[in-house]
Amino acid sequence: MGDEDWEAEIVKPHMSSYVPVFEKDRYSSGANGDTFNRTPASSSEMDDGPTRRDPFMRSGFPSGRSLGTRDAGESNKREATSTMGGFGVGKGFGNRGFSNSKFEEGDSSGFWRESNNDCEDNQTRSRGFSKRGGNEYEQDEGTQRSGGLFGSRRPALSDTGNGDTYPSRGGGASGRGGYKGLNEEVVTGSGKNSWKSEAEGGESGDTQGPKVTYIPPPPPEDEDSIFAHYQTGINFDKYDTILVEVSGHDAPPAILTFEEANLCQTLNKNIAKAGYTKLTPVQKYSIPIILAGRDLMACAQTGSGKTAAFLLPILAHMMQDGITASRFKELQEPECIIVAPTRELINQIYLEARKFSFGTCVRAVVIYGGTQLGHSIRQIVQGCNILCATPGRLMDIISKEKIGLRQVKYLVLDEADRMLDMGFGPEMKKLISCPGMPTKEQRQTLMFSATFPEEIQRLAGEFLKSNYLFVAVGQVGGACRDVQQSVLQVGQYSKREKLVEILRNIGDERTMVFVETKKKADFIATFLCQEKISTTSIHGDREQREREQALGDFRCGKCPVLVATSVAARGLDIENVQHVINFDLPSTIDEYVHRIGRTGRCGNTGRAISFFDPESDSHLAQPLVKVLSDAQQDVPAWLEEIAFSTYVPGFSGSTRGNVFASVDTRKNFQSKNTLNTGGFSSSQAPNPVDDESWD
Ligand SMILES: Nc1ncnc2c1ncn2[C@@H]1O[C@H](COP(=O)(O)OP(=O)(O)OP(=O)(O)O)[C@@H](O)[C@H]1O
Repeated sequence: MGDEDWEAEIVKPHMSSYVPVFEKDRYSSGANGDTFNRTPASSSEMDDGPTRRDPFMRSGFPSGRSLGTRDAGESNKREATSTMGGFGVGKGFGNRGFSNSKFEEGDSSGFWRESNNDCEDNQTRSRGFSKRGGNEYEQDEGTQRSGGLFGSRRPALSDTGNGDTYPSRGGGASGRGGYKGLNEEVVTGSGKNSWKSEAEGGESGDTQGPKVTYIPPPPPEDEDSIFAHYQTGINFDKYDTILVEVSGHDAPPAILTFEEANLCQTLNKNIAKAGYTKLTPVQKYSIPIILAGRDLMACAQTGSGKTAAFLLPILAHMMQDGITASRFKELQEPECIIVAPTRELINQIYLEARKFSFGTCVRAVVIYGGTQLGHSIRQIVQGCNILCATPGRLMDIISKEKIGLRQVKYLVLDEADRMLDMGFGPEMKKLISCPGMPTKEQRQTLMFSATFPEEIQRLAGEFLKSNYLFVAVGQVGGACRDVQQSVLQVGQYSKREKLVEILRNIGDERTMVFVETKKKADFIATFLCQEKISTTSIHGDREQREREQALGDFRCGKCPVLVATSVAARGLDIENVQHVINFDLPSTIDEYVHRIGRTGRCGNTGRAISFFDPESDSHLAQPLVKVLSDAQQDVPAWLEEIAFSTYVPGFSGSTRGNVFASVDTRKNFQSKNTLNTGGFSSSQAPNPVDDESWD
């Protein structure tokens, strides 16, 4: 379960059966601008909380208190988003089986199929659930409004009219549950609420809904800031011992040094200024592959330099091709499009692109939801060679004809498994089917992630040329070994106490605390503030300004604790995050791998502590044991016991077989070209039955 939604917990078969009860009025947010950095005013406010049946809320939630500074206009929106009375229905959940959802150019089956159960109205139609616990991402963008209609393996959650509905954030007049991307605007004037996307005019002067007015501050322009970086850690050199396998035909040999890449002088200077002296394994293999013009699917552990692995060769090509300097034009035609699932991540990628293209005529631009559309357009029209975008905003901009696709030579999907799953898959499919977009034969398509489930690889094949190469660095889908993992058995009712105990021991070291829902993120952050632990939070219900502020406060150490939902699980590269705490475990092991990968980056060490509640997490026991043992971590005896006593359909329980889906799925069908010995053997080919059990 990725999101946010308490009702999802109710239907999750392996979750405890308690049903938290929220009272609608108690959740309407005030606009008083309280921030996490102050202790909530009085205990009487805390008493005004939800009922006692919610273990997390027993001490009360500061009702009516907003958790970040915002103005009155924003509070209206928040008010709408917070009136979550009742539980249970109204959302279209994703069908987790992909076998029938194959992408085919021009084929409208699969992702596009609508399920009667799941899309009875506009609101339910506006979303599709990720099967990988990443619903936060979907919320991050308005991507679901136009697709993502899937049948569900779960009990039907769409509105059944039984009154047990989940009012959407706009307080859907129909009482139906809905789901709204943040750049979909709530239209309330007509008596019938509906979601309004930016593409549909929500931001472009339509007076019906509140406008998104946020303009992110420009990043610092001085060279020192552009090239600011943190040090590689003591284990950076250990990367050399990681086994790498490349599969596919005629792979170019790996390079061992930056010099071998033969990059132009400016790029080399930028690499040096960024503090890079040595290639990471994924860079050694990916750079020559991309330079050779090949399509690539690369899977390498978190924090091991995948961003530079695609940016550097793309920039090198652009420089070689003698790209013409970008200039003002109403319609820009970028040579490269990079997409990523969250706003913060795409912004980070943009900053990397800006760093490496420093001093060249290549202009990178970033656009993402939750910001003023006009601002995005203004950035683009000034010139755009590399467009970094979240999917919803990208499609909006394309529909506004500010971006033409004819010149696209490079299409990069970062966190590609996330970009292709049910949350974003439809949008990506749309993107490659857009008029003008070069076919896969004419463009170079690159996909990167730390996890790559088999069914997603199959979909990815539709985006890539058939002779694409697959690079697997280390135990694919495995956790970074520089993260010391521990799992504690903690029941729901003891989690808060345990969290405070751990955080007090940790002191001021930067810590990310992951929880499962947005509400809980707010609650836990407020609770920690009450405990005088300086905390901020990031999740999909916060305004973009608040999200960026939170991240900024966390980065600079003002708030050493960041409570986050899955929206922060992937890609974020924050210096000095020494601890990750899974207050709630995610629903999938892939998500776990990404979350704990926020620490232990680039050869630095980190710690991850996970609270395992046997009531709700037993489905994760087996894959967790596998991840822990593969990363040579201690596996608690109690966890092993649960793992082997828990029946998970299709999961063999063996730690020898490959439970990671992320080997090249073509392996059984074609010869492989292993550039480094000790890679995966064919006996480790994925077992599709096993894979199913991962969700
Ligand atoms: N060759 C290198 N030398 C030194 N630092 C590097 C090198 N390559 C990357 N880095 C740094 O390592 C950090 C992690 O890189 P990056 O964010 O690209 O990892 P990633 O593999 O994409 O992680 P994730 O899977 O979490 O998205 C960044 O701060 C980046 O600047």
